[in-house]
Amino acid sequence: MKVIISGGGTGGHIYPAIAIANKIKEKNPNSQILFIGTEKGLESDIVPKAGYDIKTITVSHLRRKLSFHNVKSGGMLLKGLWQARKIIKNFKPDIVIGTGGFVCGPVVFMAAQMGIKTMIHEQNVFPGITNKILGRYVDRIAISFEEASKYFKERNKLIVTGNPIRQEFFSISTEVAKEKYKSEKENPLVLIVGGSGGSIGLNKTVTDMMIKHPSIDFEILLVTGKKHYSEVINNISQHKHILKYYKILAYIDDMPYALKACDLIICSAGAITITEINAVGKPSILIPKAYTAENHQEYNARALEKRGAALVIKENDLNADHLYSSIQEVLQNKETLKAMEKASVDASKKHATDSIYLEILKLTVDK
Ligand SMILES: CC(=O)N[C@H]1[C@@H](OP(=O)(O)OP(=O)(O)OC[C@H]2O[C@@H](n3ccc(=O)[nH]c3=O)[C@H](O)[C@@H]2O)O[C@H](CO)[C@@H](O)[C@@H]1O
Repeated sequence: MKVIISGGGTGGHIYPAIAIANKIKEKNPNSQILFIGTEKGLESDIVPKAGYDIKTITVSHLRRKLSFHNVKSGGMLLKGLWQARKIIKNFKPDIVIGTGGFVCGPVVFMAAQMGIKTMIHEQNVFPGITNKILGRYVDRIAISFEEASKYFKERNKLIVTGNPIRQEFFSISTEVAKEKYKSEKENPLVLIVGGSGGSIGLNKTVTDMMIKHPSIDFEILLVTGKKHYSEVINNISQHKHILKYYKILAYIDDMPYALKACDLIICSAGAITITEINAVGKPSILIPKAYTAENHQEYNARALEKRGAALVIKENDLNADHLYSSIQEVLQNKETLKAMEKASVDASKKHATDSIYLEILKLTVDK
């Protein structure tokens, strides 16, 4: 089987693509898989590390108002379509799969025009603009939440699969994970991460908390996002002694281990991170990013809060004292902690990758 997978920009579109690719390889070791992304997107770093080939094309997003940027974007879109066509023609895939982000627009659209089987996967309750448009042209629309179905007119193409995540989230043991990310004093480990790109607001709040509470009875691992790392390090340069309790990293490549090792995770409310949190059954404090399309992160976060698996803090209410007291509230009350862990496990959907693989088989066998 020959498969092209395209999705990019942020980890939330790339890691599901890798999870799908890994499943195809597991079931079908002779399959050939090619990724298409952009050079600027995180995919050009993450995909080769996961062991897959990637080709890049040029894309840009269209803005709602007519502007010079829009004219330029239109030109880039045409270029991207042409580049996508060339790659697809040479590779001759049996199926092309899009997992969201602007890059999969020209790739999946072009594949559909060339008569190749196509499928998209949407991670969120509120679909992204690219997927909403592509829904008209593809053969199958895999969604993660039943609620997303109302945003697609093409009812007969829909299938609810859940979010595909890397197999390691289900398979690695807590002992092995803790060996990698163990806390020096056996204190509880709190992982803080603002999605694949990091969060300026969350980084600032944690930095303020570090300075206000330099010695704590838990340990913090703050993942700043690659773009923001040096700023965070500069901001605490006068307070280096606090690094005894606070570790700071720019990015984590082995997130399954870090998530499995921690006792509590504080993060933005991207759909893939949430799926991963549930897979490892951890309690969380979710801080939805306020500017996301249709405010979809708050919706993700509230769904988990309703189940009792998470506390939610809105970005506007976030400050060092609030964050510190919320961490204490969860960690110091063992019953709360246990109840949140159980609710998190109960929210987990384990079969998304298998369901997507089945759909791929159906589409390619029908060919
Ligand atoms: C700002 C924004 O619009 N973000 C969206 C985006 O990106 P975003 O990348 O922020 O989304 P997610 O939080 O869902 O996923 C992040 C992914 O990156 C991984 N990771 C993160 C940090 C790190 O150091 N190492 C690492 O491996 C996580 O394990 C996860 O697999 O796509 C998601 C899925 O469509 C959406 O729900 C998010 O709302």
